Amino acid sequence: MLNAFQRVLVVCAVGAERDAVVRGITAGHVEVIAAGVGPAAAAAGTAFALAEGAAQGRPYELVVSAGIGGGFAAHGAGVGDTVLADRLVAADLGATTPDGFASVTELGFGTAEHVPPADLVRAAAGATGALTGAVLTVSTVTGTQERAAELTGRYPGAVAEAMEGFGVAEAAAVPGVPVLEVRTVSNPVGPRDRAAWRIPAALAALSTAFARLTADTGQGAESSSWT
Ligand SMILES: O=C(O)c1cccc(C(=O)CC[C@H]2O[C@@H](n3cnc4c(=O)[nH]cnc43)[C@H](O)[C@@H]2O)c1
Repeated sequence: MLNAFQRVLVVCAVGAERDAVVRGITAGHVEVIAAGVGPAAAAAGTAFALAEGAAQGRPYELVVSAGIGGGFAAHGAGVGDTVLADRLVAADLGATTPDGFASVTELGFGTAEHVPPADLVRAAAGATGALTGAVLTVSTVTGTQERAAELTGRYPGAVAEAMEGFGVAEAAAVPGVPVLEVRTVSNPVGPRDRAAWRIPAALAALSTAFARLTADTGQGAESSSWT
């Protein structure tokens, strides 16, 4: 389904994720960068790449935040699974109050989430077999059961957490470029157990997801209904 766009930017955090995406893609119009870990690095790298594309007179038409992530097992996202965001949510952008967490939206300072076009999410989920739901962007990886329970309590539809999606979406929103987020699950969200992260399996799943997203379905950019 990515073949429906003339030029696509995929933003990963680290080189291992970028290489896994590159191994999967079969189309020349999809470019992949590793912008660094966390929402600030992701936003800066995305903004720079989008500006470069526009300056070249070949603007990107779609941005995809991609990489490994933690899965909310209670919501069906197990290790090795692929998830696709129907909402990209900044889960720790706000304030703690005596009544609990208040997001920037509730505080009246902009937005704490971006919603990708529903038809794109459906098409990407159809191509990959991904589970869809909210993907949370956090600046601190969840490492306790209490924090995991707080997040699932606050975001009942959350399937995964990672550290970049919202930053990528913030940058893409400035020129109005649509965004997707694809994550493959390397670990469950919960008590910290770094030794249990299944990074090679998640990276292999990431390659598979991008092979499916860039497979030739006969729907080229000319016949796109999204562009
Ligand atoms: O050590 C390696 O070989 C390696 C290869 C690829 C990626 C990594 C990372 O550590 C990337 C950090 C990246 O992972 C995302 N992530 C993964 N699990 C979680 C999680 O449970 N909570 C939040 N973020 C997670 C995150 O987006 C980081 O950018 C290492």
